[in-house]
Amino acid sequence: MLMKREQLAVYFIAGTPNCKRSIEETLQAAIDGGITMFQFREKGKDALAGSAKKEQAVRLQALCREANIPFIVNDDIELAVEIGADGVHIGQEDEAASSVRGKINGGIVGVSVHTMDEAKKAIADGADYVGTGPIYQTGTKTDTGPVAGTALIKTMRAQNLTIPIVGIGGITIDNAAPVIAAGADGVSVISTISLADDVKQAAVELKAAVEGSN
Ligand SMILES: Cc1ncsc1CCOP(=O)(O)O
Ligand SMILES: C=C1C=NC(C)=NC1=N
Ligand SMILES: [Mg+2]
Repeated sequence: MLMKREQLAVYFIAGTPNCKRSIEETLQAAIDGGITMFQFREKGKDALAGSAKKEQAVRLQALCREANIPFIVNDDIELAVEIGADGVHIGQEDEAASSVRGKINGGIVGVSVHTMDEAKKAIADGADYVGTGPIYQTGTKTDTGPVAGTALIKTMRAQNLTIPIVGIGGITIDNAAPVIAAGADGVSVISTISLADDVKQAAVELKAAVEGSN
């Protein structure tokens, strides 16, 4: 699936452990609120595995297909290929983007980067976008590097690297604008949407914050 940078604008990420209600209800409400891309990131305590994880992925993929937004699988390249996901997101510890590209015939490849070197390697490997952070303090992922702020985003743009960038980590409706102002094409969130009392409204407001700052 060819990716346009605008699709990164409001990039919701979730797995079953991140959701207060059913992940299907949460994703559908987020879609109704205008998210532009979804990543299934099934990690942590009580995360699904095996056939349960695959069946969950297929149900969420159907909701994204209905809404015509990309369905991305985190880490699990085999699952992504098996179900024909629209792409994968990989970290530095996962397989290199160059070899992943060959496996997902035309799918989107996103890579987590924390340094300019990692960013340049991801670009050389043909990544479609990079995710960088944690921009702010986050409690959702416990093994992140130190809070990075928007420095790397700014440096990448200062060096005229034009690859689509999404910021991630502790992003809320109130602090999303600086991430876009720094040069990111969008924001990626878990808890601001997944833990909201009104999931749809949270997505609506996050989208407004991102679009208002463009
Ligand atoms: C997956 C990931 N990578 C860096 S921070 C993070 C967690 C983001 O979760 P939240 O949006 O709730 O801070
Ligand atoms: C760690 C990550 C960084 N960025 C994105 C978009 N997804 C991730 N899972
Ligand atoms: Mg990973």
